[in-house]
Amino acid sequence: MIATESLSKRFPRVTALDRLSLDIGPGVTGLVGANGAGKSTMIKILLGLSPASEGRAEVLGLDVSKDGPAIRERVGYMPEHDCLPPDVSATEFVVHMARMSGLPPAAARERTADTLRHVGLYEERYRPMGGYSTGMKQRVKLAQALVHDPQLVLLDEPTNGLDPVGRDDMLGLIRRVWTDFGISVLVTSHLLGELERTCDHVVVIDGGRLLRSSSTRDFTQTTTTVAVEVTDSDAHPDGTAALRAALAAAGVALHAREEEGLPGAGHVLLLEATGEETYDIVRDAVADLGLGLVRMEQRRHHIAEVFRPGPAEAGQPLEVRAR
Ligand SMILES: Nc1ncnc2c1ncn2[C@@H]1O[C@H](COP(=O)(O)OP(=O)(O)OP(=O)(O)O)[C@@H](O)[C@H]1O
Repeated sequence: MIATESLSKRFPRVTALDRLSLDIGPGVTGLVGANGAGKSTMIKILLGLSPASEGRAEVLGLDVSKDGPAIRERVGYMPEHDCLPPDVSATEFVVHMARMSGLPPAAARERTADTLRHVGLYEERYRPMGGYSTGMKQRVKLAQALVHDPQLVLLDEPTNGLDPVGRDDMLGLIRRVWTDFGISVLVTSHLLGELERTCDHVVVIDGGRLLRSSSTRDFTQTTTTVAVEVTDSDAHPDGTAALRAALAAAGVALHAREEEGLPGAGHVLLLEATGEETYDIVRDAVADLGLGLVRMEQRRHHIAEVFRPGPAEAGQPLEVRAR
C-alpha cells in the first residue's frame, strides 16, 4: 500500500523525516510518535502535497513525486485540525467533497447519506456544523475522507480532543473501515496504547527516525512473566506475603514489584516461569498454605511497555516517550 525508501524531509531548522524506509501492507496501520515526530509531514508527502528532500515514496504503486492527483483520487485524507466551515451542514459539506472527487450529483448524495450513517451521524447531519461537538466534527472529517470510496485513508490524529468514550467509538469506527469496507487505513497517534486494539501493524517514529515497525501481534507477544493472585486465610492474614516467601524458598524468580489485586484478595505477585514446572510449584505452594487461588495468568506485552526501560535500567517504569 505504502512504500518509502530513505525518505527525508528537511526544513531550514529541523529534519522532520530522516531516511525513513517503510513497507506497509493492507489493513490498519498505526503511525505513532510524539508531537513533532514527523507524522503529519509524512502524510503530506504521501498525498503528494509536499515534496520530499530525499528518497522515494510510493502509494498504491504510484510515485508521490509525480502522481499526486492520481494518488488523491484513490486515497482519502482526514486532516488533524478543525477545518470544517461552521455555517454549512455535514450533508452539504460531504456532498461537496464527494462532488470535488468527481462523483455525479445523485451518487454524491447517496454516498454521503451512507457514509454519514456509517460514522454515526443521523438527524444532526442537517444542522450547521458550527454547533457540533468535537466528536461529531471528527466523524464528519472521517466521512469526507471515505465518501469517494478510496482504497486507502490517511487519518491524522483522529482521536485528538475526544474523551475516553469518544476515543473508543472513533477507534471502533476506524477498525470497521477496514473490516466492513476493505479500505486500508494509516492512522497517526501520539498514544501508543490506543493503537493496540485497532491496528494490525504499528510503525513507531521519533524525531523523524524509524524506531520500530512490526505487527501488533509481535509487539504484544506473550511474556514469560506470570501474574498470581491469592486470597488471605486465617492462618495467613497476608496470603501474598506467605506465598512470596514459599515461592522464594522453592527457588522461583519473583519480581520485586507487586500490583494491586481485586478487592478482598491480596496483591498480584509477578514471577518468571522457566517452564511448566513453575506452574506446578505455584499450585502446590498455594495448596500447602491453604490459600485460595484467584488467578494465575501469563502476561502479554502492552505496546507501551516495549518503549519503557526495564526495571534493571531504571528504578521504576518511565513514561512512554511517545506520549
Ligand atoms: N512547514 C514547516 N516548516 C518548518 N518546520 C516544519 C514545517 N512543518 C513541520 N515542521 C517541523 O517538522 C517537525 C515534524 O512536524 P510534524 O507536524 O510532521 O510532526 P507530527 O508528528 O505530526 O506532530 P504533531 O502531532 O504535533 O503535528 C516538527 O519539528 C515541526 O516543527
